[in-house]
Amino acid sequence: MTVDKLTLPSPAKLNLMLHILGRREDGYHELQTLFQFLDYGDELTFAVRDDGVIRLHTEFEGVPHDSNLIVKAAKKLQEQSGCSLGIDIWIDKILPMGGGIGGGSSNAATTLLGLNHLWQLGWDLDRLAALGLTLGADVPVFVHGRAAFAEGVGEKLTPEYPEEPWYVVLVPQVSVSTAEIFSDPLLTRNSSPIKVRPVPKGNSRNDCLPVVARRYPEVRNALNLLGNFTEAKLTGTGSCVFGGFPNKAEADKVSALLTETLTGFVAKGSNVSMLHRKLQSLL
Ligand SMILES: C[C@](O)(CO)[C@H](O)COP(=O)(O)OP(=O)(O)OC[C@H]1O[C@@H](n2ccc(N)nc2=O)[C@H](O)[C@@H]1O
Ligand SMILES: Nc1ncnc2c1ncn2[C@@H]1O[C@H](COP(=O)(O)OP(=O)(O)OP(=O)(O)O)[C@@H](O)[C@H]1O
Repeated sequence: MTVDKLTLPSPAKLNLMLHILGRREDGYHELQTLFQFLDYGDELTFAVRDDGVIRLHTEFEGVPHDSNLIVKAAKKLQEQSGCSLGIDIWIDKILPMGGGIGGGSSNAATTLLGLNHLWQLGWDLDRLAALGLTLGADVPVFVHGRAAFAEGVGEKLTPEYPEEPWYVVLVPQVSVSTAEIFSDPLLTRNSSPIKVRPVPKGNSRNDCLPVVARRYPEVRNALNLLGNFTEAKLTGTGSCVFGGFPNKAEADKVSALLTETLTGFVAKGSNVSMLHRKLQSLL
């Protein structure tokens, strides 16, 4: 049966740890990071068109149509596959932009997987991830959809199986520019590489945290408040801050207290992304 319409989730990610090992000649940083997904995210709806046009119908404040990672992903896949079909796309956007939870990268990955399915291209995940990497360092992990230890700029992935707690995620109302944090002279860039797997306990720090906390009082405040209840961590280059709890009831209780003054949400950690669970159910 051919399908011409599809709605797919686009989950957030967390960086459970993030170490910066050095800077490459092209300016990008060599990292070691542990990615896990959240059962929380945007939802994209795709409808095939036969005239080759690619159109995103939902407007994004501050992001022109052709700069949107959804449109960029669709255009690249169309060009590289030589497909003559087009697509109409709508998104229900709930993930904050510039929050370090990978919304843009996740949207790009959902688009690649959705169009591969609808256009019946038959590309495998490695090929889609390689295309995705040209759109952003975090796209490959969303394409593969498995919690992973990542090296390089985030593209060398080894599956890992961290615990899957319930998280409270706080969303300070500031957008942090990833480029700005990576160019800060005070950033730690010489962490020793971890050579054993799974990542040994005691390595959960995020090397970006001191620089982000110094620049953004809102992030500092969120870390302090959540830190009263559990280990409070920064994801990516922020702004989001998160902490794990053994069950939903405890996470809900802490969230209710903190979201009186801050924005935030509760979501379950997951080692298989909800995008991949949905795609599996379609096969
Ligand atoms: C920090 C992480 O969020 C960890 O998951 C990601 O590595 C960031 O990935 P991203 O948002 O997709 O970032 P990109 O759009 O690829 O890069 C934004 C900018 O951040 C800097 N950048 C990013 C990733 C990296 N490993 N080294 C860098 O120096 C570069 O100046 C780059 O121009
Ligand atoms: N579909 C999209 N969704 C979100 N942002 C987009 C999208 N397309 C382009 N962008 C641009 O990308 C920037 C980064 O967005 P994103 O949501 O990926 O940030 P992030 O959560 O900090 O990501 P990361 O964790 O990968 O650093 C936005 O500020 C916006 O200008």
